[in-house]
Amino acid sequence: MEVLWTVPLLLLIPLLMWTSSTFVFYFKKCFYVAYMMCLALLAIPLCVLKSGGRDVENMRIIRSLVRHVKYFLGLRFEVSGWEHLQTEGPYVIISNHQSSLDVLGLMEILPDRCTMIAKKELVYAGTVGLVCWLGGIVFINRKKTSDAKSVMTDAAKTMLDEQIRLWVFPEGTRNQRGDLLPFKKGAFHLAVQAQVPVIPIVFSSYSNFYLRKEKQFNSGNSSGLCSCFNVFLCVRRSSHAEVLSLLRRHQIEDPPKDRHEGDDVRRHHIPLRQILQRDALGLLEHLQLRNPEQRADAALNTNH
Ligand SMILES: CCCCC/C=C\C/C=C\CCCCCCCC(=O)SCCNC(=O)CCNC(=O)[C@H](O)C(C)(C)COP(=O)(O)OP(=O)(O)OC[C@H]1O[C@@H](n2cnc3c(N)ncnc32)[C@H](O)[C@@H]1OP(=O)(O)O
Ligand SMILES: CCCCCCCC/C=C\CCCCCCCC(=O)OC[C@@H](O)COP(=O)(O)O
Repeated sequence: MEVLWTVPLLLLIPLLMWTSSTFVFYFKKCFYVAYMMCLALLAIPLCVLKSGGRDVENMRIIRSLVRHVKYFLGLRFEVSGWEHLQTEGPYVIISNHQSSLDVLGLMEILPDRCTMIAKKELVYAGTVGLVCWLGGIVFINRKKTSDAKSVMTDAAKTMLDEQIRLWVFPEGTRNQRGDLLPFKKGAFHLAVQAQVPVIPIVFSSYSNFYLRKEKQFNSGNSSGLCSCFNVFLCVRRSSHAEVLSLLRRHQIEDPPKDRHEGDDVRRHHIPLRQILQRDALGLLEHLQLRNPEQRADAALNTNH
């Protein structure tokens, strides 16, 4: 008897998927969250067995478990500039932040010994939160700048002591308007404090397949066949040269005797942030180009 009820219910799902884009949106979002939660459940014992607890090396396990999730959501990533991530030693990665789907692109290119800065609320996200903690994610309280600053200052020391790379979303929140919010300052303080390069990564806009407000998460074309949506990830040359030249200029302009501790940090994050914000915005616009050749040219031209 119960089986008789299950059959129409099971038929209802494909019917709704076929006819209602809002249903598709919620179905895919729920699937994504539930599946990530399950993957996290699998990852927890693996991380504990591998490292005995919280360790950036656990990100290798997390990365390998997450990489196939894109296939279920009909997403593919096209990456340009991989080579810029081959920079030795620690660095700060900055990237735009559109949605929790960014995690899929992030895991696609995540270099070894790289973890993230995230809002502290994420640690309470069940199994996903625990996995984030096991992966060494640095949690900050965005509502208390003084706390966030001291956590990030500690992170700068840890980066150097333990040769760790940190991925920061400098917009500080998700933004799907197709532009960039003004960058927060922490990532640039971090780079100058630790004296490490900043590597900018730009995700192309998701607006052709994912619109949160309009409840659109496309999954097929008009013929009903599954179509895939490409996200372009452009990794830019590191800004090490900028960090160094800013520091050198400062040393020339201000003889060491006039300098106070912390001056480098206070003054130099400002132009660095402005340069990178302008650069990333230009690249975001270029990535919207339809023709792959044009896009490659644009990436090369801005990769000076
Ligand atoms: C196997 C299955 C697995 C399943 C799970 C799958 C994956 C899990 C694994 C990984 C997933 C990871 C995903 C992570 C995504 C997380 C995304 C986020 O959470 S985004 C939100 C959090 N991020 C941020 O907020 C970005 C960082 N924020 C900052 O850097 C900010 O600057 C700040 C430190 C929070 C302060 O912000 P505020 O709003 O106060 O603004 P300002 O930037 O203007 O700063 C104010 C003031 O402070 C000075 N300042 C800032 N930082 C520093 C510093 N480090 N040192 C010294 N001073 C600092 C700044 O200069 C300003 O002062 P002034 O104006 O005088 O210059
Ligand atoms: C309690 C908050 C956490 C909610 C997360 C729910 C669980 C999600 C489950 C599966 C998704 C796996 C990837 C999780 C990483 C998502 C991180 C994220 O995107 O957080 C949002 C944060 O960048 C900015 O927050 P706001 O835009 O300021 O809001």
